[in-house]
Amino acid sequence: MENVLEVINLETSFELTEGSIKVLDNINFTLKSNEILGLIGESGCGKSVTALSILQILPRNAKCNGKVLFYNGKKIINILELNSKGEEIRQIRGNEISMIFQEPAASFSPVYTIGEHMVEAITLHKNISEKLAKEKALEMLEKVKIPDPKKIIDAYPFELSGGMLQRSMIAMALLCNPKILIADEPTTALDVTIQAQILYLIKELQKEFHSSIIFITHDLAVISQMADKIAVMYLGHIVEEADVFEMFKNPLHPYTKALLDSIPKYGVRKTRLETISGVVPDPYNLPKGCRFHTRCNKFMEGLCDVQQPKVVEISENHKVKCFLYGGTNDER
Ligand SMILES: Nc1ncnc2c1ncn2[C@@H]1O[C@H](COP(=O)(O)OP(=O)(O)OP(=O)(O)O)[C@@H](O)[C@H]1O
Repeated sequence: MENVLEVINLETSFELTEGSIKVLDNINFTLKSNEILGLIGESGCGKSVTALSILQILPRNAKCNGKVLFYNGKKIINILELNSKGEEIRQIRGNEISMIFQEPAASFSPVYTIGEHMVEAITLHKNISEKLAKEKALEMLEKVKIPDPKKIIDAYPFELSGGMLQRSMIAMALLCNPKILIADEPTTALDVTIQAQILYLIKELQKEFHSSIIFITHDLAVISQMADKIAVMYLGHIVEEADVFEMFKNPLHPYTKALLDSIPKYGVRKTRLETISGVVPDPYNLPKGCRFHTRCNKFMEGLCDVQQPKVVEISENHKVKCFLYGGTNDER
């Protein structure tokens, strides 16, 4: 499988009156065609900022370094080098790379109908008539299994339930048949039954449209059903990356193990689920050495609190950033 996206040494910081905070540090991963990459980690670890950095839709006080390479046929484009308001990035956003958000209501303006939003999304990128765009929009609403799409196309966002609005947003994101879809917690705001339907729909559509997906969630159960490959984030670092089966069968990083121990397992009766001790440190005051050492049950004094571990390649499909597996002598 060929690469569609390659993130190399991505660093994102925010300039604040108190100073600069680096919320992403040395982020590296690749996304291959037809692949679903799951980005997981607790709240605040940098999942959303990673997505926003890829599309360059960060607030003004943000600064990115590194490379985000988008493989567009024979052309390789470093998105970070494009003018964030220029024509080239606008042709990528919504057309080649689309995003769906946790709160669909925030993506729709209350004064336009679902159809008007969709027609605009198509005609912005494709040179087709409004009539044809409306036909495409209707077709897409059918594909996301919206009941009575002919009625919904003329409805206003506030007339739709959360699940229907999320389906409409997925339809809008897929209108231009993007190479990459970034889904940031797309089902968190929905109840469990609707959540399951939406996840199933995303997977079905991915097979039909051959899109690659970056799927962001803090929910391990969701990611186990969705992803081919998982990257675990902790405080702005990727601490472990592996194929989904490998990650669940053989988690290596103490943080990943702790995350997995905190979810119920089929057939295993436990009166209490494990929790991860301590709290996530303040990004303004990051711990020295490995960022997880303050909560780690395998903490090695004089090493983990002094040096940053390097990423160790355990096998072709498994990498971990932890001293338990080597990773010393990093000069940073
Ligand atoms: N505009 C901003 N200005 C300053 N700091 C920010 C800004 N946006 C995000 N951050 C900080 O960046 C860090 C990463 O945030 P991010 O939203 O990516 O986390 P997340 O893993 O997606 O969490 P969640 O699951 O809660 O959405 C956090 O410490 C957050 O406070």
